[in-house]
Amino acid sequence: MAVTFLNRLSPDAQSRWLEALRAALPGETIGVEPSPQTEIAIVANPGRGVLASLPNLAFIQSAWAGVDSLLDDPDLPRVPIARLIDPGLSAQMAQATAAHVLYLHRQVPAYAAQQRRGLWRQLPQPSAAERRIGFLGYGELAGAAANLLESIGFQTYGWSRRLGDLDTLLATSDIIVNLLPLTDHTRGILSAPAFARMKRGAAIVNLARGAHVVEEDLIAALDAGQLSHAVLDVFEAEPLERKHPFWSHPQITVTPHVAAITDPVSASAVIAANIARFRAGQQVEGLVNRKAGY
Ligand SMILES: NC(=O)C1=CN([C@@H]2O[C@H](COP(=O)(O)OP(=O)(O)OC[C@H]3O[C@@H](n4cnc5c(N)ncnc54)[C@H](OP(=O)(O)O)[C@@H]3O)[C@@H](O)[C@H]2O)C=CC1
Ligand SMILES: O=C(O)C(=O)CO
Repeated sequence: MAVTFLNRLSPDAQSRWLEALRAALPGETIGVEPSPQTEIAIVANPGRGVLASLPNLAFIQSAWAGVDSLLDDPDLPRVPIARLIDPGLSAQMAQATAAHVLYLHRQVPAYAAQQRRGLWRQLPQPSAAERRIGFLGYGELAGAAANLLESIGFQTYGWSRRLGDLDTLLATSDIIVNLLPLTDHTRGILSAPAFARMKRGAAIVNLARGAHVVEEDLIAALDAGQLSHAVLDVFEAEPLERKHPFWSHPQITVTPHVAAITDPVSASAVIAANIARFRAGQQVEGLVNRKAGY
């Protein structure tokens, strides 16, 4: 019985993944074509319906942390699914979050606007300890990001299904970082009612999924001054279309879904350990709760 890496990556990216997976799983036969021999599927955008065509499929391991598009497949077989929990990915997300929070905290967008006008003006600078960073979602990635921000001196506040209070987070945070999974409960959470509950002049950093944000509501909140800035790494439709208003909005910073990019080498080590757990009949790490949607 085989392991199959089902993906729609470029040939180069697929080769890098196969090399890393084969090095991490020397005892397994790993191919890329769906086959009746496939018992374990490692998936990176497998394409709808492909998993349903595998009669002996017993376990799906996602190469991504977010499984929203995988769970969207109406024919997804009812086998255990694990999402990726990779310390390398968490470290990258912590760095990206710190970069964006420091960019906002140190008022780089305001100084960039001043530079465009040739304006030399020093703005009052609050200390990190005076800034509260609120995390929507407080899982693997947000936890790592919050630890790094606390080490710099920021106050942090997390909201998850198990802890924190959304109203408190919205009303008291200066910068709100979204690291929720995209589910039926979280889709559109960053919309007009949430923006209205935020502190006037708060900023948002969306590093999770584009569909968490209601795009027109965001533009309206920025234009009205309710929000000061939005850093957006993810979009409802990716790549972001050339004519999209986000590209040219002066209070929006766009990055092309790069906050944390799965590294095939570190991910393969994690995936190999999970496959060993599955083969030993043990609970896999990152088991997806389909009902909760993540
Ligand atoms: N931009 C990028 O490059 C990348 C983006 N991502 C995105 O980051 C997301 C988060 O990843 P990760 O940290 O690993 O995920 P986790 O599953 O570890 O964390 C998710 C967190 O969200 C909370 N949550 C889920 N549903 C709700 C809800 N309805 N209400 C309140 N809280 C909720 C969970 O609560 P609880 O703790 O109570 O379960 C948990 O704290 C991914 O789903 C993906 O979309 C991931 C990688 C790269
Ligand atoms: O792992 C994920 O969910 C990603 O978004 C990778 O970029």
